[in-house]
Amino acid sequence: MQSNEGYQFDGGPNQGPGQGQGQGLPAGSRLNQYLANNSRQGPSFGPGTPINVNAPIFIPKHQQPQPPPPPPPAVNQFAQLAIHDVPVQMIPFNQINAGPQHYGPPPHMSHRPSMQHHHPQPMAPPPPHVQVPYDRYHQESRGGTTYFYNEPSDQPLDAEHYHEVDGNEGGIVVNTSGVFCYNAPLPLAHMTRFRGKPNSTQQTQFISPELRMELLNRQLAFDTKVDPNLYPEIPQNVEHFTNLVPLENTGMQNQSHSTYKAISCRDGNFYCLRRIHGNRIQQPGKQTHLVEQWKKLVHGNIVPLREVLLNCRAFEDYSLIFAYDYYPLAETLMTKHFDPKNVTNFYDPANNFRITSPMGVPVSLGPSGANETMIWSYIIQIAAALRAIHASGLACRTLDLNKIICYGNKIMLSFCGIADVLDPDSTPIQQQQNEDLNMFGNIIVSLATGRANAWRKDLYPQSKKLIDENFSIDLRNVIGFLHNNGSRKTINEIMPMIGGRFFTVMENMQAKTDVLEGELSREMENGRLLRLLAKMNTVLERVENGTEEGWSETGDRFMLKLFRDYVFHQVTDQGRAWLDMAHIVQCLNKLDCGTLEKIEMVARGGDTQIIIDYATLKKCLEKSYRELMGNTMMIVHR
Ligand SMILES: Nc1ncnc2c1ncn2[C@@H]1O[C@H](COP(=O)(O)OP(=O)(O)OP(=O)(O)O)[C@@H](O)[C@H]1O
Repeated sequence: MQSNEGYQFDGGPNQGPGQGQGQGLPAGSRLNQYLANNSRQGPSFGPGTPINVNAPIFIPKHQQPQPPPPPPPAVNQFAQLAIHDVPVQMIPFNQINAGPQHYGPPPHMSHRPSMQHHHPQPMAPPPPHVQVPYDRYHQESRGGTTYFYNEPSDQPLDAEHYHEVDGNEGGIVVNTSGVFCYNAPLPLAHMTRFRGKPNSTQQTQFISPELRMELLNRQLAFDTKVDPNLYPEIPQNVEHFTNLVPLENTGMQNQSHSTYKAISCRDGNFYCLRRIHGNRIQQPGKQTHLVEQWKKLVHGNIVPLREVLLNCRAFEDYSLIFAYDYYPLAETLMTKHFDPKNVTNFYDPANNFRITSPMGVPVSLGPSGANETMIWSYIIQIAAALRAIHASGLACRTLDLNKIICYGNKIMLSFCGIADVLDPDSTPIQQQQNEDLNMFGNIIVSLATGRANAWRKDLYPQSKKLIDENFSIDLRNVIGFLHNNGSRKTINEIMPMIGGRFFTVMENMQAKTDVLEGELSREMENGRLLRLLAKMNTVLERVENGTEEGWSETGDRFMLKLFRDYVFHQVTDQGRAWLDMAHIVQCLNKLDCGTLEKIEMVARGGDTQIIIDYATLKKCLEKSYRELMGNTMMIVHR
């Protein structure tokens, strides 16, 4: 082996008289006593303790006996994947009642992850050997080296410290006969494995299952494509938009409009295209003069308008096409509350393929409508959107249950600006804004009564009676104000009526932001470690690197190889694999940071022991990777 700066060679335990068991340990030290009476199971990271690294030896692929080919992957219909099948015990993400206190700093930001983050819940009888949690280790620093050890204890280990080692996480490949293809680890198996204990605030170090399901389903929604044979009427391209997928039933007789998901070749982003069939624009300047203003309007409760295509011939007519940002699996208020059977999002009868949002659980309203808290949350969000629109000198003009979409916890006004192009300058803006407020009142009446058309003149007295009986005076005042045509009114006037409820909604949103930030930082950490793992595996055990034979077995790579065993291939004194996710995460974190902490690594033959710090190991990795890159073509994916 080549000598390298920063490596210390340790002659091993029992180095001469007075030295105790470990290097430089005073005779009276607790660690020394422990090493002398070592009778515990499990690993030790200090000197003097034989680290029984007994990993299988790597044999280059070309020298290995060829294993039998793997069994063919499970091929299922997409529907069988049951991706929309949220287990009943899962709480929808929007109902997680977790304040920020449950989502503190991610566990592996500190280098001592607490046990609660990596113990899968026991699902089977405990395995014969148990692992001692870090918290039970004593820690002693000697000459800059931190040793962890545990003193034998008579206390039985809690059941929660048993590990269920289930190596078979499973995976699934789904190839439907039509157009949808999905290849990923089976989400439910993954979730079962890492789900925390029920009724506990414990978190795993992975993304929460509910959020994972939601994001996964959204990803699937992004990835859907249609089979051109099944939808011949859908063009392949509409100017720079391609991959059109209908978001509602198409192909009906006398349809005046339709909606599609599409991807833009210009920027690679997804868009929601609203097509107005057979609408030739005769006076472009006059009809589209408000489009630029709509494009500039940025608000969290308004779906942004990005582009308008005039007289588009892709559908073999003169279509008017509005491109909005696309929100996967968004559903309208109408679908969510009044037509829950119709929660299609994506459904392809040819393949029995269906994706729905697990968070967008349909809430069908009872005879007395939605509960008041939900209605106030909607009022606040719609009022916020209208406030921004009216302040820009515009009017929404299409405020109804079909044009408000729910996306996660928030609602957004969709398809804004279309009326201004179809019917420009029909009435003064003040009147249009007043009409917005009227329509806003209608929506509240529909939600409060549980009937989509309850605001109609003939049904209104009955609806009013129901609202008077079931809702607060504040809500009745808001409806009365919005429906009052006698006076000039502005959206700002409902602010005092909303009052303190505003803070409740704001606090809920803040709490959700905190949850998402917690998840994001966790994922960020995972991404960092993934890059590290990618580098390590690129460098390690290479058969060749240019002309340098034996490159992977010498110098820095040798150190990294020992480190790999130290991280991943620990075994107990009985030679059984010792699996501890926290140990792995902790070691990788320290490597990434390049800490000065030292570890002792032992070669597989047991003849070489090396004490090395993480900073040196990090340099080894960086240097080896750079060397490799110097000889390699790199393909960088975004
Ligand atoms: N920005 C968006 N991103 C993703 N999906 C959207 C967006 N805007 C609207 N949608 C979806 O497009 C579909 C519109 O179809 P839907 O038939 O419900 O509305 P509509 O055509 O306005 O109704 P109607 O035909 O009764 O007037 C809905 O499923 C809605 O969730």
